[in-house]
Amino acid sequence: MSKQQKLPGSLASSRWLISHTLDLLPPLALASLLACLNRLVALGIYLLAGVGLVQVIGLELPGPSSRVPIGLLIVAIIFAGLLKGGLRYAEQYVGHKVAFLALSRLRSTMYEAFAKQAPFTAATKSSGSLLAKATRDIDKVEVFFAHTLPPAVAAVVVSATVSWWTYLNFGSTPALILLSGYVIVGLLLPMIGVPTLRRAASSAATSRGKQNQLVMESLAGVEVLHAFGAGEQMIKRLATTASADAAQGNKAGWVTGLRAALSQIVTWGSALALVLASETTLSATIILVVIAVPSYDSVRTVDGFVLGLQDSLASARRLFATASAPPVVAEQRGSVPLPHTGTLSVQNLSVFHDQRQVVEGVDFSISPGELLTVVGASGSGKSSIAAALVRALKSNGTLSLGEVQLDMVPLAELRSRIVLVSQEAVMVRGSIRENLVLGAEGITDEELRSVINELGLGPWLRAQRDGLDTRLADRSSSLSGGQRQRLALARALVRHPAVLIMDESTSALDADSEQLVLNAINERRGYGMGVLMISHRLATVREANTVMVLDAGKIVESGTPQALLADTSGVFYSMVVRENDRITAESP
Ligand SMILES: Nc1ncnc2c1ncn2[C@@H]1O[C@H](COP(=O)(O)OP(=O)(O)OP(=O)(O)O)[C@@H](O)[C@H]1O
Repeated sequence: MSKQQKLPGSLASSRWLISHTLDLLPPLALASLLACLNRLVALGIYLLAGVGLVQVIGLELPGPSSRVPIGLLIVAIIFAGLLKGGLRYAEQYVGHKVAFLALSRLRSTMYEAFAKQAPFTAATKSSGSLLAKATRDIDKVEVFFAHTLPPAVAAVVVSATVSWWTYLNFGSTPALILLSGYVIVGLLLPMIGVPTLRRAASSAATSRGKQNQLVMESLAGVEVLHAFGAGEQMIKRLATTASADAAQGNKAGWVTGLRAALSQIVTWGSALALVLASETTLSATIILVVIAVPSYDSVRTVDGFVLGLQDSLASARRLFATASAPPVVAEQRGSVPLPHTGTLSVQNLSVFHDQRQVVEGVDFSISPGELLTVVGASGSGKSSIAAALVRALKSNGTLSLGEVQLDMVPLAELRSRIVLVSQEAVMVRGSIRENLVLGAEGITDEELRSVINELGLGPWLRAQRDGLDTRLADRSSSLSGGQRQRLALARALVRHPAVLIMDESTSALDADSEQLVLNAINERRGYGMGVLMISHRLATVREANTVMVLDAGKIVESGTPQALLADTSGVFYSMVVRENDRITAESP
Protein backbone atom coordinates (compact mmCIF):
# COMPACT_ATOMS: atom_id res chain seq x y z
CA MET A 1 0.00 0.00 0.00
CA SER A 2 1.50 3.32 -1.00
CA LYS A 3 1.77 6.17 1.46
CA GLN A 4 -0.74 8.28 -0.45
CA GLN A 5 -3.41 5.58 -0.46
CA LYS A 6 -6.37 6.55 1.73
CA LEU A 7 -7.56 4.02 4.26
CA PRO A 8 -11.05 2.60 3.61
CA GLY A 9 -13.98 3.83 5.74
CA SER A 10 -14.93 2.32 9.11
CA LEU A 11 -18.25 0.97 7.84
CA ALA A 12 -16.73 -0.86 4.88
CA SER A 13 -13.92 -2.18 7.10
CA SER A 14 -16.43 -3.44 9.72
CA ARG A 15 -18.48 -5.15 7.02
CA TRP A 16 -15.32 -6.82 5.67
CA LEU A 17 -14.31 -7.88 9.18
CA ILE A 18 -17.71 -9.38 10.01
CA SER A 19 -17.93 -11.22 6.68
CA HIS A 20 -14.56 -12.84 7.43
CA THR A 21 -15.44 -13.82 10.96
CA LEU A 22 -19.07 -15.00 10.67
CA ASP A 23 -18.39 -18.40 12.23
CA LEU A 24 -17.13 -16.67 15.37
CA LEU A 25 -20.67 -15.54 16.18
CA PRO A 26 -21.91 -18.72 18.02
CA PRO A 27 -18.90 -18.95 20.40
CA LEU A 28 -19.03 -15.17 20.79
CA ALA A 29 -22.71 -15.41 21.83
CA LEU A 30 -21.80 -18.12 24.37
CA ALA A 31 -18.94 -15.98 25.75
CA SER A 32 -21.40 -13.05 26.10
CA LEU A 33 -23.96 -15.26 27.90
CA LEU A 34 -21.28 -16.48 30.32
CA ALA A 35 -20.12 -12.89 30.90
CA CYS A 36 -23.72 -11.87 31.78
CA LEU A 37 -24.20 -14.79 34.18
CA ASN A 38 -20.82 -14.13 35.79
CA ARG A 39 -21.70 -10.50 36.56
CA LEU A 40 -25.25 -11.30 37.72
CA VAL A 41 -23.91 -13.94 40.12
CA ALA A 42 -21.43 -11.30 41.39
CA LEU A 43 -24.34 -8.97 42.15
CA GLY A 44 -26.10 -11.91 43.86
CA ILE A 45 -23.09 -12.20 46.18
CA TYR A 46 -23.33 -8.47 46.99
CA LEU A 47 -27.04 -8.97 47.71
CA LEU A 48 -26.26 -11.79 50.17
CA ALA A 49 -23.51 -9.65 51.75
CA GLY A 50 -25.96 -6.72 52.04
CA VAL A 51 -28.52 -8.95 53.79
CA GLY A 52 -25.82 -10.12 56.21
CA LEU A 53 -24.65 -6.53 56.86
CA VAL A 54 -28.17 -5.34 57.64
CA GLN A 55 -28.64 -8.16 60.16
CA VAL A 56 -25.20 -7.67 61.76
CA ILE A 57 -25.92 -3.99 62.48
CA GLY A 58 -29.22 -5.04 64.06
CA LEU A 59 -31.75 -3.83 61.50
CA GLU A 60 -34.88 -5.67 60.40
CA LEU A 61 -34.78 -7.15 56.91
CA PRO A 62 -37.25 -5.70 54.42
CA GLY A 63 -40.07 -7.96 53.20
CA PRO A 64 -41.71 -10.96 54.89
CA SER A 65 -38.55 -12.79 56.06
CA SER A 66 -37.36 -10.98 59.13
CA ARG A 67 -34.15 -13.02 59.53
CA VAL A 68 -31.87 -15.32 57.49
CA PRO A 69 -29.43 -17.47 59.50
CA ILE A 70 -25.87 -16.10 59.10
CA GLY A 71 -24.54 -19.67 58.56
CA LEU A 72 -26.91 -20.14 55.64
CA LEU A 73 -25.79 -16.78 54.20
CA ILE A 74 -22.12 -17.83 54.45
CA VAL A 75 -22.84 -21.17 52.73
CA ALA A 76 -24.79 -19.36 50.01
CA ILE A 77 -21.94 -16.85 49.50
CA ILE A 78 -19.37 -19.68 49.25
CA PHE A 79 -21.59 -21.55 46.77
CA ALA A 80 -22.18 -18.39 44.68
CA GLY A 81 -18.45 -17.60 44.82
CA LEU A 82 -17.59 -21.06 43.47
CA LEU A 83 -20.27 -20.73 40.79
CA LYS A 84 -18.84 -17.34 39.83
CA GLY A 85 -15.36 -18.86 39.64
CA GLY A 86 -16.65 -21.61 37.33
CA LEU A 87 -18.47 -19.08 35.17
CA ARG A 88 -15.37 -16.90 34.98
CA TYR A 89 -13.30 -19.89 33.93
CA ALA A 90 -15.86 -20.88 31.26
CA GLU A 91 -16.03 -17.26 30.05
CA GLN A 92 -12.23 -17.13 29.74
CA TYR A 93 -12.12 -20.55 28.07
CA VAL A 94 -14.70 -19.65 25.43
CA GLY A 95 -13.11 -16.18 25.07
CA HIS A 96 -9.74 -17.78 24.29
CA LYS A 97 -11.40 -20.12 21.80
CA VAL A 98 -12.88 -17.07 20.06
CA ALA A 99 -9.47 -15.38 20.23
CA PHE A 100 -7.64 -18.30 18.60
CA LEU A 101 -10.33 -18.69 15.94
CA ALA A 102 -10.18 -14.96 15.17
CA LEU A 103 -6.37 -15.03 15.09
CA SER A 104 -6.13 -17.99 12.73
CA ARG A 105 -8.92 -16.68 10.49
CA LEU A 106 -7.43 -13.19 10.19
CA ARG A 107 -3.85 -14.41 9.87
CA SER A 108 -4.69 -16.74 6.99
CA THR A 109 -6.77 -13.99 5.31
CA MET A 110 -3.84 -11.60 5.62
CA TYR A 111 -1.28 -14.18 4.49
CA GLU A 112 -3.27 -14.77 1.31
CA ALA A 113 -3.52 -11.01 0.80
CA PHE A 114 0.25 -10.50 1.27
CA ALA A 115 1.07 -13.34 -1.11
CA LYS A 116 -1.16 -11.80 -3.79
CA GLN A 117 0.24 -8.34 -3.21
CA ALA A 118 3.86 -8.83 -3.93
CA PRO A 119 5.86 -11.94 -3.19
CA PHE A 120 8.92 -10.07 -4.46
CA THR A 121 8.27 -6.66 -2.94
CA ALA A 122 7.03 -8.08 0.36
CA ALA A 123 10.46 -9.45 1.04
CA THR A 124 12.25 -6.25 0.18
CA LYS A 125 10.33 -3.26 1.44
CA SER A 126 8.05 -2.14 4.26
CA SER A 127 8.52 -5.49 5.94
CA GLY A 128 8.09 -3.82 9.34
CA SER A 129 4.77 -2.34 8.38
CA LEU A 130 3.68 -5.69 6.95
CA LEU A 131 4.78 -7.33 10.19
CA ALA A 132 2.74 -4.77 12.12
CA LYS A 133 -0.35 -5.69 10.11
CA ALA A 134 0.27 -9.40 10.43
CA THR A 135 0.73 -9.23 14.20
CA ARG A 136 -0.28 -6.13 16.14
CA ASP A 137 -3.30 -5.07 14.08
CA ILE A 138 -4.67 -8.60 14.07
CA ASP A 139 -4.05 -8.83 17.83
CA LYS A 140 -6.06 -5.63 18.37
CA VAL A 141 -9.03 -6.94 16.40
CA GLU A 142 -8.78 -10.28 18.22
CA VAL A 143 -8.74 -8.59 21.65
CA PHE A 144 -11.83 -6.64 20.69
CA PHE A 145 -13.70 -9.75 19.61
CA ALA A 146 -12.65 -11.98 22.44
CA HIS A 147 -12.30 -9.66 25.42
CA THR A 148 -14.22 -6.44 24.73
CA LEU A 149 -17.46 -7.43 23.03
CA PRO A 150 -18.78 -9.96 25.64
CA PRO A 151 -18.30 -7.54 28.62
CA ALA A 152 -20.15 -4.84 26.63
CA VAL A 153 -23.10 -7.19 26.10
CA ALA A 154 -22.98 -8.01 29.82
CA ALA A 155 -23.10 -4.28 30.64
CA VAL A 156 -26.40 -3.88 28.79
CA VAL A 157 -27.92 -6.99 30.39
CA VAL A 158 -26.75 -6.11 33.94
CA SER A 159 -27.98 -2.51 33.78
CA ALA A 160 -31.38 -3.59 32.42
CA THR A 161 -31.74 -6.34 35.05
CA VAL A 162 -30.74 -4.15 38.03
CA SER A 163 -33.00 -1.29 36.86
CA TRP A 164 -35.93 -3.67 36.48
CA TRP A 165 -35.28 -5.28 39.92
CA THR A 166 -35.05 -1.81 41.50
CA TYR A 167 -38.31 -0.77 39.87
CA LEU A 168 -40.10 -3.90 41.15
CA ASN A 169 -38.76 -3.62 44.72
CA PHE A 170 -38.21 0.11 45.29
CA GLY A 171 -40.45 1.90 42.80
CA SER A 172 -39.90 4.11 39.80
CA THR A 173 -37.80 6.97 41.31
CA PRO A 174 -34.80 4.82 42.41
CA ALA A 175 -35.08 2.86 39.15
CA LEU A 176 -34.97 6.10 37.15
CA ILE A 177 -31.98 7.38 39.18
CA LEU A 178 -30.06 4.19 38.40
CA LEU A 179 -31.08 4.13 34.76
CA SER A 180 -29.95 7.77 34.32
CA GLY A 181 -26.62 6.93 35.98
CA TYR A 182 -26.12 3.97 33.63
CA VAL A 183 -26.95 6.09 30.57
CA ILE A 184 -24.43 8.75 31.67
CA VAL A 185 -21.66 6.24 32.50
CA GLY A 186 -22.37 3.80 29.67
CA LEU A 187 -23.40 6.10 26.82
CA LEU A 188 -22.59 9.77 27.43
CA LEU A 189 -19.17 9.63 29.12
CA PRO A 190 -17.73 7.30 26.43
CA MET A 191 -18.55 10.01 23.88
CA ILE A 192 -16.14 12.47 25.50
CA GLY A 193 -13.04 12.93 23.37
CA VAL A 194 -13.94 10.31 20.76
CA PRO A 195 -12.22 12.24 17.91
CA THR A 196 -9.08 12.58 20.07
CA LEU A 197 -9.10 8.86 20.81
CA ARG A 198 -9.72 8.00 17.16
CA ARG A 199 -6.81 10.18 16.06
CA ALA A 200 -4.60 8.77 18.82
CA ALA A 201 -5.49 5.16 17.93
CA SER A 202 -4.89 5.73 14.25
CA SER A 203 -1.59 7.56 14.61
CA ALA A 204 -0.41 5.17 17.33
CA ALA A 205 -1.06 2.31 14.88
CA THR A 206 0.97 4.09 12.19
CA SER A 207 3.75 5.09 14.55
CA ARG A 208 4.08 1.55 15.93
CA GLY A 209 4.21 0.27 12.34
CA LYS A 210 7.16 2.62 11.78
CA GLN A 211 8.82 1.44 14.99
CA ASN A 212 8.45 -2.20 13.92
CA GLN A 213 9.93 -1.37 10.56
CA LEU A 214 12.89 0.39 12.18
CA VAL A 215 13.45 -2.52 14.57
CA MET A 216 13.26 -5.04 11.71
CA GLU A 217 15.65 -3.03 9.57
CA SER A 218 18.12 -2.47 12.39
CA LEU A 219 18.04 -6.15 13.37
CA ALA A 220 18.54 -7.26 9.77
CA GLY A 221 21.42 -4.85 9.35
CA VAL A 222 22.85 -4.91 12.87
CA GLU A 223 26.35 -5.87 11.68
CA VAL A 224 26.46 -3.06 9.12
CA LEU A 225 25.10 -0.52 11.61
CA HIS A 226 27.83 -1.40 14.11
CA ALA A 227 30.54 -1.56 11.47
CA PHE A 228 29.66 1.98 10.38
CA GLY A 229 29.09 3.23 13.93
CA ALA A 230 25.45 4.05 13.12
CA GLY A 231 23.98 2.17 16.11
CA GLU A 232 23.54 5.38 18.16
CA GLN A 233 21.81 7.08 15.25
CA MET A 234 19.36 4.19 14.86
CA ILE A 235 18.61 4.21 18.61
CA LYS A 236 17.88 7.97 18.39
CA ARG A 237 15.49 7.38 15.47
CA LEU A 238 13.75 4.67 17.46
CA ALA A 239 13.50 6.98 20.48
CA THR A 240 12.00 9.76 18.33
CA THR A 241 9.33 7.48 16.89
CA ALA A 242 8.64 6.03 20.35
CA SER A 243 8.24 9.52 21.85
CA ALA A 244 5.78 10.46 19.06
CA ASP A 245 3.85 7.33 20.02
CA ALA A 246 4.00 8.30 23.71
CA ALA A 247 2.72 11.84 22.90
CA GLN A 248 -0.36 10.30 21.27
CA GLY A 249 -0.75 8.01 24.29
CA ASN A 250 -0.63 11.05 26.61
CA LYS A 251 -3.47 12.76 24.76
CA ALA A 252 -5.55 9.60 24.99
CA GLY A 253 -4.57 9.33 28.68
CA TRP A 254 -6.13 12.73 29.46
CA VAL A 255 -9.44 11.65 27.97
CA THR A 256 -9.57 8.30 29.76
CA GLY A 257 -8.51 9.89 33.07
CA LEU A 258 -11.27 12.52 32.82
CA ARG A 259 -13.83 9.87 31.95
CA ALA A 260 -12.77 7.67 34.91
CA ALA A 261 -13.11 10.59 37.35
CA LEU A 262 -16.54 11.61 36.03
CA SER A 263 -17.71 8.00 36.15
CA GLN A 264 -16.80 7.72 39.87
CA ILE A 265 -18.61 10.99 40.57
CA VAL A 266 -21.75 9.70 38.82
CA THR A 267 -21.57 6.33 40.64
CA TRP A 268 -21.34 7.79 44.14
CA GLY A 269 -23.65 10.68 43.22
CA SER A 270 -26.34 8.21 42.22
CA ALA A 271 -25.77 6.24 45.47
CA LEU A 272 -26.36 9.47 47.42
CA ALA A 273 -29.44 10.26 45.32
CA LEU A 274 -30.81 6.76 46.00
CA VAL A 275 -30.43 7.31 49.75
CA LEU A 276 -32.09 10.76 49.58
CA ALA A 277 -34.90 9.58 47.31
CA SER A 278 -35.54 6.34 49.17
CA GLU A 279 -38.98 6.08 50.75
CA THR A 280 -38.42 2.60 52.17
CA THR A 281 -36.72 1.36 55.32
CA LEU A 282 -33.04 2.01 56.08
CA SER A 283 -32.25 -1.71 55.65
CA ALA A 284 -33.81 -1.77 52.16
CA THR A 285 -31.85 1.37 51.21
CA ILE A 286 -28.58 -0.19 52.41
CA ILE A 287 -29.21 -3.32 50.30
CA LEU A 288 -30.06 -1.19 47.27
CA VAL A 289 -26.84 0.88 47.59
CA VAL A 290 -24.73 -2.26 48.17
CA ILE A 291 -25.95 -3.61 44.82
CA ALA A 292 -26.16 -0.35 42.88
CA VAL A 293 -22.53 0.78 43.39
CA PRO A 294 -20.82 -2.42 42.06
CA SER A 295 -23.36 -2.69 39.22
CA TYR A 296 -21.62 0.36 37.71
CA ASP A 297 -18.44 -1.73 37.33
CA SER A 298 -20.11 -3.79 34.59
CA VAL A 299 -21.49 -0.68 32.85
CA ARG A 300 -18.06 0.98 32.98
CA THR A 301 -16.67 -1.69 30.62
CA VAL A 302 -18.59 0.09 27.84
CA ASP A 303 -15.87 2.72 28.17
CA GLY A 304 -13.38 -0.02 27.31
CA PHE A 305 -15.71 -1.04 24.51
CA VAL A 306 -15.56 2.38 22.88
CA LEU A 307 -11.77 2.51 23.36
CA GLY A 308 -11.40 -1.01 21.98
CA LEU A 309 -13.72 -0.13 19.12
CA GLN A 310 -11.55 2.88 18.15
CA ASP A 311 -8.39 0.81 18.28
CA SER A 312 -9.71 -2.23 16.52
CA LEU A 313 -11.44 -0.16 13.82
CA ALA A 314 -8.15 1.64 13.10
CA SER A 315 -6.48 -1.78 12.84
CA ALA A 316 -9.34 -3.27 10.78
CA ARG A 317 -9.08 -0.38 8.30
CA ARG A 318 -5.36 -1.05 7.81
CA LEU A 319 -5.97 -4.79 7.42
CA PHE A 320 -8.85 -4.23 5.00
CA ALA A 321 -6.76 -1.80 2.96
CA THR A 322 -4.13 -4.51 2.42
CA ALA A 323 -6.63 -7.31 1.86
CA SER A 324 -8.65 -5.32 -0.67
CA ALA A 325 -5.75 -3.80 -2.62
CA PRO A 326 -5.72 -5.11 -6.20
CA PRO A 327 -3.34 -8.08 -6.50
CA VAL A 328 0.05 -7.28 -8.02
CA VAL A 329 0.18 -10.65 -9.73
CA ALA A 330 -2.88 -12.49 -11.03
CA GLU A 331 -3.60 -16.03 -9.87
CA GLN A 332 -5.24 -18.55 -12.22
CA ARG A 333 -7.78 -21.11 -11.08
CA GLY A 334 -8.04 -24.65 -12.40
CA SER A 335 -5.14 -26.78 -13.49
CA VAL A 336 -3.08 -26.06 -16.58
CA PRO A 337 -0.03 -28.34 -16.44
CA LEU A 338 3.31 -27.21 -17.83
CA PRO A 339 5.50 -29.63 -19.82
CA HIS A 340 8.55 -31.18 -18.12
CA THR A 341 10.73 -29.70 -20.79
CA GLY A 342 10.18 -27.21 -23.59
CA THR A 343 11.30 -23.88 -25.06
CA LEU A 344 10.75 -20.85 -22.87
CA SER A 345 9.68 -18.07 -25.19
CA VAL A 346 9.53 -14.45 -24.00
CA GLN A 347 8.16 -11.74 -26.29
CA ASN A 348 7.86 -8.04 -25.62
CA LEU A 349 8.34 -8.38 -21.86
CA SER A 350 7.94 -5.23 -19.77
CA VAL A 351 8.32 -5.30 -15.98
CA PHE A 352 7.11 -2.84 -13.35
CA HIS A 353 7.94 -2.01 -9.74
CA ASP A 354 4.75 -0.40 -8.42
CA GLN A 355 3.96 1.90 -11.36
CA ARG A 356 7.56 2.34 -12.55
CA GLN A 357 8.61 0.47 -15.67
CA VAL A 358 12.08 -1.03 -15.22
CA VAL A 359 12.23 -3.42 -18.21
CA GLU A 360 10.91 -2.56 -21.66
CA GLY A 361 10.04 -4.79 -24.63
CA VAL A 362 12.53 -7.61 -24.04
CA ASP A 363 12.49 -10.70 -26.35
CA PHE A 364 14.42 -13.94 -25.87
CA SER A 365 13.99 -17.69 -25.80
CA ILE A 366 15.67 -20.60 -24.06
CA SER A 367 15.43 -24.00 -25.74
CA PRO A 368 15.77 -27.28 -23.80
CA GLY A 369 19.36 -27.67 -22.58
CA GLU A 370 20.30 -24.09 -23.51
CA LEU A 371 22.16 -21.76 -21.12
CA LEU A 372 21.28 -18.09 -21.53
CA THR A 373 23.42 -15.73 -19.49
CA VAL A 374 22.16 -12.25 -18.72
CA VAL A 375 24.74 -9.56 -17.96
CA GLY A 376 24.46 -5.82 -17.47
CA ALA A 377 25.20 -3.00 -15.08
CA SER A 378 23.72 -2.97 -11.61
CA GLY A 379 20.09 -1.79 -11.77
CA SER A 380 19.75 -2.64 -15.48
CA GLY A 381 16.77 -4.93 -14.77
CA LYS A 382 18.26 -8.46 -14.63
CA SER A 383 16.58 -9.53 -11.36
CA SER A 384 13.33 -7.90 -12.44
CA ILE A 385 13.24 -10.12 -15.56
CA ALA A 386 13.99 -13.18 -13.40
CA ALA A 387 11.15 -12.31 -11.00
CA ALA A 388 8.71 -11.61 -13.83
CA LEU A 389 9.30 -15.08 -15.33
CA VAL A 390 7.82 -16.66 -12.17
CA ARG A 391 5.12 -13.95 -12.01
CA ALA A 392 6.52 -12.43 -8.82
CA LEU A 393 6.34 -8.91 -10.28
CA LYS A 394 3.80 -7.08 -12.39
CA SER A 395 4.63 -7.55 -16.07
CA ASN A 396 3.25 -7.45 -19.65
CA GLY A 397 4.25 -9.59 -22.57
CA THR A 398 3.72 -13.01 -24.16
CA LEU A 399 5.45 -15.79 -22.26
CA SER A 400 5.16 -19.51 -22.95
CA LEU A 401 6.80 -22.80 -22.10
CA GLY A 402 6.40 -25.28 -24.94
CA GLU A 403 2.87 -24.70 -26.20
CA VAL A 404 1.49 -23.33 -22.91
CA GLN A 405 0.95 -19.61 -22.28
CA LEU A 406 2.38 -18.86 -18.82
CA ASP A 407 -0.34 -16.40 -17.81
CA MET A 408 -2.89 -19.27 -17.94
CA VAL A 409 -0.94 -21.38 -15.44
CA PRO A 410 -1.62 -21.32 -11.67
CA LEU A 411 1.28 -19.85 -9.68
CA ALA A 412 2.14 -23.08 -7.84
CA GLU A 413 2.43 -25.04 -11.10
CA LEU A 414 4.41 -22.21 -12.76
CA ARG A 415 6.89 -21.98 -9.88
CA SER A 416 7.35 -25.75 -9.72
CA ARG A 417 8.40 -25.95 -13.40
CA ILE A 418 10.27 -22.63 -13.72
CA VAL A 419 12.30 -22.38 -10.55
CA LEU A 420 13.99 -19.18 -9.43
CA VAL A 421 17.01 -19.28 -7.13
CA SER A 422 17.23 -15.67 -6.03
CA GLN A 423 20.12 -13.57 -4.74
CA GLU A 424 19.10 -14.13 -1.12
CA ALA A 425 19.29 -17.86 -0.43
CA VAL A 426 16.55 -17.79 2.20
CA MET A 427 16.24 -20.75 4.58
CA VAL A 428 13.24 -21.12 6.85
CA ARG A 429 13.20 -22.35 10.44
CA GLY A 430 13.25 -26.15 10.26
CA SER A 431 15.41 -29.15 9.41
CA ILE A 432 17.71 -29.41 6.39
CA ARG A 433 15.20 -31.83 4.84
CA GLU A 434 12.26 -29.46 5.41
CA ASN A 435 14.23 -26.63 3.85
CA LEU A 436 15.05 -28.62 0.72
CA VAL A 437 11.69 -30.32 0.23
CA LEU A 438 9.71 -27.18 1.20
CA GLY A 439 6.24 -28.38 0.29
CA ALA A 440 7.18 -30.48 -2.77
CA GLU A 441 5.98 -34.09 -2.89
CA GLY A 442 7.78 -37.36 -3.59
CA ILE A 443 11.37 -36.21 -2.95
CA THR A 444 13.32 -39.01 -1.27
CA ASP A 445 16.23 -38.69 1.18
CA GLU A 446 18.44 -40.47 -1.41
CA GLU A 447 17.73 -37.75 -3.96
CA LEU A 448 18.47 -35.06 -1.37
CA ARG A 449 21.79 -36.68 -0.38
CA SER A 450 22.77 -37.20 -3.99
CA VAL A 451 22.22 -33.52 -4.93
CA ILE A 452 23.96 -32.37 -1.75
CA ASN A 453 26.98 -34.54 -2.65
CA GLU A 454 26.99 -33.28 -6.23
CA LEU A 455 27.15 -29.68 -5.02
CA GLY A 456 30.10 -30.46 -2.75
CA LEU A 457 28.18 -30.31 0.52
CA GLY A 458 28.59 -34.06 1.32
CA PRO A 459 31.33 -33.58 3.97
CA TRP A 460 29.30 -30.76 5.56
CA LEU A 461 26.16 -32.94 5.77
CA ARG A 462 28.11 -35.89 7.23
CA ALA A 463 29.47 -33.57 9.93
CA GLN A 464 25.91 -32.67 11.02
CA ARG A 465 24.91 -34.69 14.09
CA ASP A 466 21.35 -35.41 12.94
CA GLY A 467 22.01 -35.59 9.19
CA LEU A 468 19.03 -34.34 7.17
CA ASP A 469 17.08 -33.90 10.42
CA THR A 470 19.55 -31.27 11.65
CA ARG A 471 17.68 -28.08 12.35
CA LEU A 472 18.99 -24.91 10.79
CA ALA A 473 19.46 -22.11 13.32
CA ASP A 474 17.47 -18.88 13.14
CA ARG A 475 17.94 -17.15 9.76
CA SER A 476 20.34 -20.06 9.01
CA SER A 477 23.09 -18.09 10.81
CA SER A 478 25.04 -21.33 11.28
CA LEU A 479 25.64 -21.58 7.51
CA SER A 480 28.22 -19.77 5.43
CA GLY A 481 26.99 -17.74 2.47
CA GLY A 482 28.33 -20.38 0.06
CA GLN A 483 26.68 -23.28 1.95
CA ARG A 484 23.39 -21.40 1.98
CA GLN A 485 23.59 -20.73 -1.75
CA ARG A 486 24.32 -24.38 -2.52
CA LEU A 487 21.40 -25.53 -0.33
CA ALA A 488 19.13 -23.10 -2.20
CA LEU A 489 20.38 -24.58 -5.49
CA ALA A 490 19.87 -28.13 -4.19
CA ARG A 491 16.29 -27.14 -3.30
CA ALA A 492 15.76 -26.05 -6.91
CA LEU A 493 17.49 -29.03 -8.55
CA VAL A 494 15.50 -31.73 -6.67
CA ARG A 495 12.40 -30.26 -8.31
CA HIS A 496 13.74 -31.15 -11.81
CA PRO A 497 12.63 -27.83 -13.30
CA ALA A 498 12.03 -27.31 -17.01
CA VAL A 499 13.83 -23.98 -16.65
CA LEU A 500 16.18 -23.01 -13.83
CA ILE A 501 16.74 -19.30 -13.19
CA MET A 502 19.88 -18.49 -11.23
CA ASP A 503 20.07 -14.88 -10.04
CA GLU A 504 23.68 -14.42 -8.90
CA SER A 505 23.23 -17.68 -7.04
CA THR A 506 26.89 -18.69 -7.10
CA SER A 507 28.26 -15.29 -6.09
CA ALA A 508 29.50 -16.50 -2.67
CA LEU A 509 31.23 -19.64 -3.99
CA ASP A 510 34.95 -20.19 -4.51
CA ALA A 511 36.08 -21.29 -7.99
CA ASP A 512 36.13 -25.05 -7.13
CA SER A 513 32.66 -25.06 -5.57
CA GLU A 514 31.32 -22.99 -8.45
CA GLN A 515 32.70 -25.54 -10.92
CA LEU A 516 30.88 -28.33 -9.03
CA VAL A 517 27.64 -26.34 -9.34
CA LEU A 518 28.23 -25.75 -13.06
CA ASN A 519 28.92 -29.49 -13.58
CA ALA A 520 25.62 -30.34 -11.85
CA ILE A 521 23.77 -27.80 -13.97
CA ASN A 522 25.43 -28.98 -17.20
CA GLU A 523 24.50 -32.60 -16.48
CA ARG A 524 20.84 -31.59 -16.19
CA ARG A 525 21.06 -29.46 -19.32
CA GLY A 526 21.89 -32.76 -21.01
CA TYR A 527 18.43 -33.97 -19.95
CA GLY A 528 16.72 -30.88 -21.37
CA MET A 529 16.73 -28.39 -18.50
CA GLY A 530 16.99 -24.81 -19.80
CA VAL A 531 18.96 -22.30 -17.70
CA LEU A 532 18.80 -18.53 -17.40
CA MET A 533 21.80 -17.39 -15.43
CA ILE A 534 22.42 -13.88 -14.17
CA SER A 535 26.08 -13.55 -13.42
CA HIS A 536 28.99 -11.14 -13.35
CA ARG A 537 31.59 -13.92 -13.51
CA LEU A 538 33.40 -14.60 -16.72
CA ALA A 539 33.79 -18.27 -15.82
CA THR A 540 30.03 -18.77 -15.96
CA VAL A 541 29.53 -16.49 -18.96
CA ARG A 542 32.00 -18.61 -20.98
CA GLU A 543 29.69 -21.65 -20.64
CA ALA A 544 26.69 -19.85 -22.15
CA ASN A 545 25.08 -20.69 -25.48
CA THR A 546 23.75 -17.15 -25.63
CA VAL A 547 24.69 -13.94 -23.80
CA MET A 548 22.16 -11.16 -23.44
CA VAL A 549 23.43 -7.73 -22.41
CA LEU A 550 20.98 -5.41 -20.68
CA ASP A 551 21.20 -1.68 -20.19
CA ALA A 552 18.52 0.44 -18.51
CA GLY A 553 15.86 -2.27 -18.95
CA LYS A 554 16.56 -2.94 -22.65
CA ILE A 555 18.58 -5.56 -24.53
CA VAL A 556 21.57 -3.83 -26.12
CA GLU A 557 23.41 -6.92 -27.36
CA SER A 558 22.66 -10.60 -27.75
CA GLY A 559 24.51 -13.55 -29.30
CA THR A 560 27.03 -16.30 -28.61
CA PRO A 561 29.92 -15.26 -26.32
CA GLN A 562 32.31 -15.71 -29.27
CA ALA A 563 30.24 -13.49 -31.57
CA LEU A 564 29.92 -10.76 -28.95
CA LEU A 565 33.64 -10.88 -28.15
CA ALA A 566 34.45 -10.50 -31.83
CA ASP A 567 32.79 -7.06 -31.80
CA THR A 568 35.53 -4.98 -30.20
CA SER A 569 33.33 -1.88 -30.12
CA GLY A 570 30.49 -3.72 -28.31
CA VAL A 571 29.35 -3.38 -24.68
CA PHE A 572 30.09 -7.02 -23.85
CA TYR A 573 33.63 -6.78 -25.21
CA SER A 574 34.40 -3.73 -23.03
CA MET A 575 32.82 -5.47 -19.99
CA VAL A 576 35.11 -8.47 -20.50
CA VAL A 577 38.18 -6.26 -20.97
CA ARG A 578 37.38 -4.38 -17.74
CA GLU A 579 36.84 -7.65 -15.86
CA ASN A 580 40.15 -9.05 -17.18
CA ASP A 581 41.97 -5.86 -16.14
CA ARG A 582 40.47 -6.17 -12.66
CA ILE A 583 41.54 -9.81 -12.32
CA THR A 584 45.06 -8.99 -13.54
CA ALA A 585 45.32 -6.05 -11.12
CA GLU A 586 44.17 -8.23 -8.20
CA SER A 587 46.47 -11.18 -8.91
CA PRO A 588 49.76 -11.17 -6.95
N1 LIG B 1 11.64 -3.53 -4.65
C1 LIG B 1 11.80 -2.55 -5.56
N2 LIG B 1 10.97 -1.48 -5.56
C2 LIG B 1 11.11 -0.50 -6.48
N3 LIG B 1 12.08 -0.48 -7.42
C3 LIG B 1 12.95 -1.51 -7.47
C4 LIG B 1 12.85 -2.60 -6.54
N4 LIG B 1 13.84 -3.48 -6.82
C5 LIG B 1 14.51 -2.96 -7.88
N5 LIG B 1 13.98 -1.80 -8.26
C6 LIG B 1 14.41 -0.95 -9.38
O1 LIG B 1 14.29 -1.67 -10.59
C7 LIG B 1 15.36 -1.44 -11.44
C8 LIG B 1 15.97 -2.77 -11.88
O2 LIG B 1 16.45 -3.41 -10.71
P1 LIG B 1 16.99 -4.91 -10.77
O3 LIG B 1 17.14 -5.38 -9.35
O4 LIG B 1 16.14 -5.70 -11.67
O5 LIG B 1 18.41 -4.68 -11.43
P2 LIG B 1 19.63 -5.70 -11.54
O6 LIG B 1 20.15 -5.53 -12.92
O7 LIG B 1 19.22 -7.07 -11.14
O8 LIG B 1 20.63 -5.08 -10.48
P3 LIG B 1 21.78 -5.85 -9.63
O9 LIG B 1 22.81 -6.37 -10.58
O10 LIG B 1 22.30 -4.75 -8.78
O11 LIG B 1 21.08 -6.93 -8.84
C9 LIG B 1 16.34 -0.56 -10.69
O12 LIG B 1 16.20 0.76 -11.17
C10 LIG B 1 15.90 -0.64 -9.26
O13 LIG B 1 16.08 0.61 -8.64
